[in-house]
Amino acid sequence: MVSYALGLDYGSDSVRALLVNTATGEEVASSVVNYPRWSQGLYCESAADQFRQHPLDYLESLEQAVAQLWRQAPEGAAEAVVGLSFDTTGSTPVAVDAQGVALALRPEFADNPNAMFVLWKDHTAVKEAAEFTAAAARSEPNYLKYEGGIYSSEWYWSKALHVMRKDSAVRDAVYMWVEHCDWMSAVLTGTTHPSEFRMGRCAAGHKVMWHESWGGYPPNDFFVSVDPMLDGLASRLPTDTFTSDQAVGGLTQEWASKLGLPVGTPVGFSAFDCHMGAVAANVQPGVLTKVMGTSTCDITIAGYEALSETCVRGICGQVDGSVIPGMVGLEAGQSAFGDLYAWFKNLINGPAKSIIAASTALNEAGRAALLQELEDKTLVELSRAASALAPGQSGVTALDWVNGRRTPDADQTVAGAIAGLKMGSGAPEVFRALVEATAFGARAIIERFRAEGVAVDSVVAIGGISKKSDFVMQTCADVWNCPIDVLDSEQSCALGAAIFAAVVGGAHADVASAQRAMGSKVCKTYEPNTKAARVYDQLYTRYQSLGEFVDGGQS
Ligand SMILES: Nc1ncnc2c1ncn2[C@@H]1O[C@H](COP(=O)(O)OP(=O)(O)O)[C@@H](O)[C@H]1O
Ligand SMILES: O=C(CO)[C@H](O)[C@H](O)COP(=O)(O)O
Repeated sequence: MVSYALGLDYGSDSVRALLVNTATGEEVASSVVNYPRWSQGLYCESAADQFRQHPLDYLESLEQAVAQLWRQAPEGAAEAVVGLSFDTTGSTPVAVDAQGVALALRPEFADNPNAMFVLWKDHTAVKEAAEFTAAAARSEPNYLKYEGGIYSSEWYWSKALHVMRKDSAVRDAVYMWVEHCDWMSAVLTGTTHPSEFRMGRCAAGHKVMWHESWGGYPPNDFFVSVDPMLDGLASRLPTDTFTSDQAVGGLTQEWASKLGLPVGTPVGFSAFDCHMGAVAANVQPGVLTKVMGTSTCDITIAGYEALSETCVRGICGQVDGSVIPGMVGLEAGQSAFGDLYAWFKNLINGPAKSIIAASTALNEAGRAALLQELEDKTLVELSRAASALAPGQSGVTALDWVNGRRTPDADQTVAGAIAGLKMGSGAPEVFRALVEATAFGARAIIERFRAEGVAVDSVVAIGGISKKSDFVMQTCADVWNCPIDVLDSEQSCALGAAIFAAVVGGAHADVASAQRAMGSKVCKTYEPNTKAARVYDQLYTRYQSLGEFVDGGQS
């Protein structure tokens, strides 16, 4: 009898639902719903790096996405769903009260951004991150040794402390902080109450300083040494964590009826988007899986023996079972990838958009159509023009750090830069330099892995940009001097979640057999151009020099 697994992927802007045949991997239905409050820009202040998401955005869009799914799915599909699993962005934590209720769901906090999820790209907690890094460096053991040695403002404890320092009402009401991925599984299984709440391995290990060797989280003294405000918080978190091949529990009556699924449908422990995406991409030792979109998230895995005692410096951590149970998952990434292109698009289009919006030369429909064309076609046109230039022709060099640097060596205070501008440097020349900068930033990650003894022999790309831009992908192949396979699935992270859901629901005995049946195939390969690769070896040293100039030699 046919059975299905449901993968639910929470991205930065929207939730995607994907229904997958557990035997064949066929993606039988999918839907995407944007977060309504987030789409209106509510609760965010981009100039202050503040990005918050309301829990209702997640819950309402989930109901809508699943309802849309059933409109496309085969008759009776809902009854044939064996399990469901989530992946989400991260670190995206929220404050919950002693009853396990996310604070923004209480009327008195309904409009308070500090009571909402602090999205991964919120960089308000730079100061706090530095305090955790300093405290860990003073500790024995260094509690960041499995998280790259540097704590990031994108991560759980920095965000928790920052919000508690800023907002006494939240500080007084918070009982513990919960990652978005863990919250989703808990809500659907009715286990949000702290006495029942359980956490997945992925978020805990990569962002919350969980490690088996120190019995869970660092001791209370460590947190109090950073700020007495943290007293007792870590000890409220459950000590054990669970890999995503295990079930948190079954769907509650309430959520079964909201989602149109049978009561008790198994719900898996959740993980971050890129980790589940890597599973859909059949990640293996020596293969780096890159989710290339607004940002990048880079994932590989290693066996315990191969990694041995190595603690890879400056990455987002190495965690036993964060990707595949029984292997160590390693994570790195760039805080801005496509976002750098979007920044440039907005920069060059800004004045023209204001002029068009106020122009009387066109009627309202004409103005709207032209504005939409600018939005849709600018990156395509820039790519066309930039691809006609030869590597190194323009003399322009750029850095990709407009949103800070996630890895190697997290530092959200560093900034982007463009050097070598001349009167003849037009938009295509600058755009090409920006695309090269994102490829160079990615190369720095690959080189860090290799320098630390983690093999990167080939790259598999997933995410929007891997499908949207031949120009970006070819530039990356040339800069990295290695082939890049692009995965067929349009929804790799959701597919990864569905693979876990199939295991949790018993359709497959383990992740490896689910991957064999359901994993996505390669649809395209970009081969490096050796001549361009040689030029890029030289240009990469210019990128490094510019980086040293900007961040004082730490890169
Ligand atoms: N033609 C293009 N060339 C290069 N980048 C593009 C193009 N079109 C869109 N992008 C970039 O793709 C990014 C969105 O990627 P996507 O994977 O769809 O989203 P997300 O990362 O939110 O999942 C944006 O940052 C945008 O700048
Ligand atoms: O840091 C992460 C995982 O550790 C984020 O989840 C990820 O970068 C989200 O990015 P995007 O919106 O580009 O999918």
